Amino acid sequence: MTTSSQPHESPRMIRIFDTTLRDGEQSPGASMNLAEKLEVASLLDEMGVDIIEAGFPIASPGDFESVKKVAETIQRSTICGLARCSDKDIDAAAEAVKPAKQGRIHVFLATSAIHREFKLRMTPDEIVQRAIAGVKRARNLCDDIEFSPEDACRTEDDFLCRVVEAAIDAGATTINMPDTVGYTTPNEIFDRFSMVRNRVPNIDKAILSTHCHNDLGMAVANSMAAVAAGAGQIECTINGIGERAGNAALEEIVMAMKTRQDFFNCTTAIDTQRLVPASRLVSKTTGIQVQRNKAIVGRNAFAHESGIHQDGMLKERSTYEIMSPEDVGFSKTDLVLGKHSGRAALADRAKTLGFSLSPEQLVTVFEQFKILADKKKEIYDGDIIALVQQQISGSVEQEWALIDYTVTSGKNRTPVVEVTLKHGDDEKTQRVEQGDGPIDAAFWAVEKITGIEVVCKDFRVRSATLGRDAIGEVNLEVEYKGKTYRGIGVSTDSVESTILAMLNAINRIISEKRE
Ligand SMILES: CC(=O)SCCNC(=O)CCNC(=O)[C@H](O)C(C)(C)COP(=O)(O)OP(=O)(O)OC[C@H]1O[C@@H](n2cnc3c(N)ncnc32)[C@H](O)[C@@H]1OP(=O)(O)O
Ligand SMILES: CC(C)C(=O)C(=O)O
Repeated sequence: MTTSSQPHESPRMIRIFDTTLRDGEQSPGASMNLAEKLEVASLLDEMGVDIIEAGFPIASPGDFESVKKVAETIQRSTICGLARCSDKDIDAAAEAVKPAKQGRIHVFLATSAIHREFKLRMTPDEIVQRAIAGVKRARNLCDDIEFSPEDACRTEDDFLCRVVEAAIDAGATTINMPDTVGYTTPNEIFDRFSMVRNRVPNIDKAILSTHCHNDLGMAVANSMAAVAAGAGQIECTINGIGERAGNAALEEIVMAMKTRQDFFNCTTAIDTQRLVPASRLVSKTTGIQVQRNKAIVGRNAFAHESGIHQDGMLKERSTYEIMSPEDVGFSKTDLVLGKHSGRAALADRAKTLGFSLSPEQLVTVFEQFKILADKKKEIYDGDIIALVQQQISGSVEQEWALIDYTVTSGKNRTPVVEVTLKHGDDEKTQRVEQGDGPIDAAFWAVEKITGIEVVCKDFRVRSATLGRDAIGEVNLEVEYKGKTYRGIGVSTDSVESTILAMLNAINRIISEKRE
């Protein structure tokens, strides 16, 4: 397989035929009402889609109405309606697209042996006659006719060429060769399109189109291979929704051509900054969620969590990004802080949040960050603020440090806390205390071990971020010999936050005494 054009030629314009409102709507549960279809159609029109397949008018009165309404409303894109090779389908499609500035009827008839024999129960000759009759009828009602030999990618070469030639002679202006069941491969579809281009004598009178399904996850790759073999139109849907495993995803197709223009030498009229808004609108409208790691529009498509990647990104974005998030409609790259992140990303986030950490502070905050990251899936800005604030306010000598603690508590039990602290470099002291609650017991244990008894003047716990695994930040004020001292502690466990806040205040008292 080679690319469709030589690099020195100017890029070939590929038509984008969006079938979100027709094949996309065939995804179970994805039905859209008239208002929703109009909203999606308007966005597709604004984003530069060349042809909008708005529905299958014979399918229901509602489908007819929505194709008609889209045809009346949309001014720029061509509006297309689908029809079987039957008079009533074609007449309904013609009627529905009539109000459009540019209308198209899309007539289809299956050509593969399996479909001919078992579904349509027609001979090859009957298929050819039916296709000719259908295209002719449609062409008498509309100038722009697309014909699809359904299941083209499983159709015998000779018969496919025969049907395509007959459909063009009958008046088809676009020939779409669908991979209806997502069975083909990139090399195979390239060969099939090349074969049809080489063998069908009147092929230059029609635009070749590709319509790939994603049953084997190759819909986009197959579409691009068809383009490389000369297809001038791609049929696709927003977020790749569609029958079964879906269709080729519009956003992936468009960005493949934009990002690898050097390879494909093709371009489209799509305003790529509307890709994310379109993805969100279709997801909201159909209720089909976009997977996080979905190419181009997924939440993780421009998110980096690994320290090595984040460091590379901060030094030079192109190390790990082949497209810019702004180009597809995201506001920015997301450097997600988590257990795989490194110091570079942490320092960068702290700076964005207004903290300039010294190298020593960064070492300590990073240590605590890694401990927290082992406990929490994702670290939010609120967590970073709490960790940094604890470090800044806790930058007193660590006379007493927490080694371990356990809490026993229950509805009808007196809470008991066992605390183990380290004094200086090696001395470890343990104490078991009871209290009115675990926090009270922790206060007692710390006071007894350190020998510093304080009066608690203010005690506040707040959640630094949202979510059940949010870290709790304890801020307290204690009085010791007539003076007030502050302490701060953060942890996902509020008893630990309390002990840390107590130790922070007590270490201040000791350091002031020493001075
Ligand atoms: C590959 C694709 O995505 S094709 C589009 C698929 N989309 C849909 O089917 C959604 C909308 N469909 C519908 O609402 C209904 O199927 C309708 C209204 C079109 C037809 O409903 P019914 O008349 O009850 O037929 P039903 O759906 O049971 O069967 C389809 C009939 O169309 C025939 N048929 C299928 N494709 C074609 C075709 N391209 N040209 C002519 N006839 C066809 C079948 O052979 C079958 O005919 P039979 O009833 O004589 O055996
Ligand atoms: C109607 C045709 C184009 C289709 O949807 C298919 O073959 O998948």
